[in-house]
Amino acid sequence: MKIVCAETVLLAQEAFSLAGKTVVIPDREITRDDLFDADALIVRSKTKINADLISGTPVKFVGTATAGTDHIDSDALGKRGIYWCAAPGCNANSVSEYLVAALLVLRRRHGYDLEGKTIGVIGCGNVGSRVVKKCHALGMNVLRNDPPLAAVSADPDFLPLEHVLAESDIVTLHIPLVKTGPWPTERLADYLFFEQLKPGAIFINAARGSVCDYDALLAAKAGGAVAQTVIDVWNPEPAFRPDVLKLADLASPHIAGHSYEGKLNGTIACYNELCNFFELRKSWDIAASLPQPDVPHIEIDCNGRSDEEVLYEIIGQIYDIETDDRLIRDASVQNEVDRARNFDALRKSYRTRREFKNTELTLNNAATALRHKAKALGFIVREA
Ligand SMILES: NC(=O)c1ccc[n+]([C@@H]2O[C@H](COP(=O)([O-])OP(=O)(O)OC[C@H]3O[C@@H](n4cnc5c(N)ncnc54)[C@H](O)[C@@H]3O)[C@@H](O)[C@H]2O)c1
Ligand SMILES: O=C(O)[C@H](O)[C@H](O)COP(=O)(O)O
Repeated sequence: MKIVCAETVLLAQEAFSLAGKTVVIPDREITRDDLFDADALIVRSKTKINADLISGTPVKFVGTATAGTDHIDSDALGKRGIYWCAAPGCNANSVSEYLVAALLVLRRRHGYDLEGKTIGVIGCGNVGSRVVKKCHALGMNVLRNDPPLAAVSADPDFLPLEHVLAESDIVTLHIPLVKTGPWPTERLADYLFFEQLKPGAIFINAARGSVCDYDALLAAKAGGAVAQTVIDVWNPEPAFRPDVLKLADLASPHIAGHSYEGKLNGTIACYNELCNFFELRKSWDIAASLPQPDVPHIEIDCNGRSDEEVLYEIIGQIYDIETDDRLIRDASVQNEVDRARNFDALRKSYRTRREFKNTELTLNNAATALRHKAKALGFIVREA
């Protein structure tokens, strides 16, 4: 069996060479010619899977090691009887940790408390539901909007979008890019969306660039309707817009889901599906692929400090989101081709970022509430 893998699939050789001959190719350079004798194709989001790429090839299985699937033309695969799978939820915890890190940095820069603020979560699936939990843990009021989920659940707490926008101090998007059907999300954040926002709100997009009309966001920022923004996803990518970068308080090159675990979970999901599909024995020793965390333990004196200040300091040591912000600003050169190349290069060379669960905390002089918060955010907390 031959498996073609995109270069950014984490541990592609370690996993897939156990199943067959594995050829690794840069994500944007995979062509139909590369697939002339391939049985399976494993990608992430940069490889567009469409009729041009797969027609006339013997590919029977396509896996994407990502949560988002908008780069896959499922009709084109379906018509050719090609099985495909994604990795739902693989990086949901990573994105929720990105969001917590971003909120704690904004809070510090602008001098407010997160506790008591209202956050509107648009899209409450794998990512959004984790964001809801972490924001509750931080003492925030959480308003949820998810019409597709509301339609099938008995939960009365899902609210209409306009209600959430009018009441929230912070609005964060965790929706897929959907172009058709009853609940399309393309340009969901348009001029009307920003008009409906509570004036001076904070806007966060770590979903997909195309769910936001960035011209509308620029206008909302200029008019004061939006006070602060966090932007991880761009339209277009990889040639991100420097004017949008300038307006962002925190920016990053589409890496919210790029914790080590987030990427590894994506590979694991594809590996398992591939083995099931081709009826192969699973022999990958995944535990052996996990590196030791850089920061296994943090001891901190909490005496006389607010919970949010302590959490800011802890999280800054594990995931310094301001480094991502600095790197994308350095990458924002005038020439569009170079800017796009820089964006891809930042993502490809992304540092190993481990999730909070790998760090044990010793919280000296901490109140019980802070211990609970730290646990709910995912840390291991050493007993007092
Ligand atoms: N920035 C990153 O690195 C990163 C990482 C992971 C996922 N993502 C993006 O975030 C999206 C969400 O990820 P997920 O894992 O939570 O997906 P998911 O499918 O688990 O959840 C998406 C939720 O959005 C809801 N939804 C759909 N249309 C909606 C609408 N019009 N209004 C409100 N809610 C709507 C769905 O009902 C679902 O509950 C992905 O599709 C992907 O595009 C980005
Ligand atoms: O949809 C997803 O899972 C994320 O957006 C993911 O982080 C995309 O990452 P990429 O495949 O571009 O590395």
